[in-house]
Amino acid sequence: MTERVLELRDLCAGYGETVVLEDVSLHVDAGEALALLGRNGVGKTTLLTTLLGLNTVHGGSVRYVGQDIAAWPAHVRARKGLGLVPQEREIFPSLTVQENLTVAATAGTWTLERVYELFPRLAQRRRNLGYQLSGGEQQMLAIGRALIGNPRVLLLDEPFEGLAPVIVDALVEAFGKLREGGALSIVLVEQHAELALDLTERAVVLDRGRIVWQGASPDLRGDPERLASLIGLEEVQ
Ligand SMILES: Nc1ncnc2c1ncn2[C@@H]1O[C@H](COP(=O)(O)OP(=O)(O)OP(=O)(O)O)[C@@H](O)[C@H]1O
Repeated sequence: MTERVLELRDLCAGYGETVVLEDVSLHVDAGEALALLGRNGVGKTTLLTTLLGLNTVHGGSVRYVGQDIAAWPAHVRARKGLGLVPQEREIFPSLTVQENLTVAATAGTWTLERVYELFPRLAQRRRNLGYQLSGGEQQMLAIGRALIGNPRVLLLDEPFEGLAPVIVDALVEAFGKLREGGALSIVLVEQHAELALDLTERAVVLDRGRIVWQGASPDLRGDPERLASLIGLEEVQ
């Protein structure tokens, strides 16, 4: 039977008294990739940071590998396998590529060598400081840093944003390799809806903090009108 890695039931959450997410129910299975779509400001990042324990939960539950994690602080969630690649990348500018990776390393199948194998560009730039990297290299480093923490679930917040097409292609290739083992689950927040749908099995669309569509990614990919009405024409690539 497929293992349910994440399960959200009727989750209401936000910032202090401000409620952003309302009655969000979704799940992610082992090895599955889920696209989290929606217009700007609908609560996608808030959903990821709520999974990491950084926001106020007003109701509902989050289960991770079968356990209710409400009482788990953020560092425990990270240690237990919830790995975020933040939208701002947040790499250490004054540390080298290699230092950025080693500070995040934990025992597991993801090692420095494996990260360098996934992103040969990082191996070439291992002695460069964080601030010396291009946007694409920074994104590779942000992903590598999350992977070397050996996550069970990788939460990617708009990883392709602002990158040149050639870099997007390299990241898409890496995304495919990440999925080969079948062990890692992925939640992909992305403005490029069609690309996200191509890379995932299932999708959830949020609007003003609520789920307005949920189903198989190919179904939404094959229905441009529905996609446009859910996400907005300007975001459809
Ligand atoms: N730290 C915060 N304190 C209060 N409100 C916040 C905070 N961060 C975000 N919000 C609000 O929460 C709502 C959802 O924002 P969120 O960043 O989750 O949306 P998003 O779908 O990820 O958008 P984007 O695509 O622009 O990143 C917005 O109304 C935003 O203004």
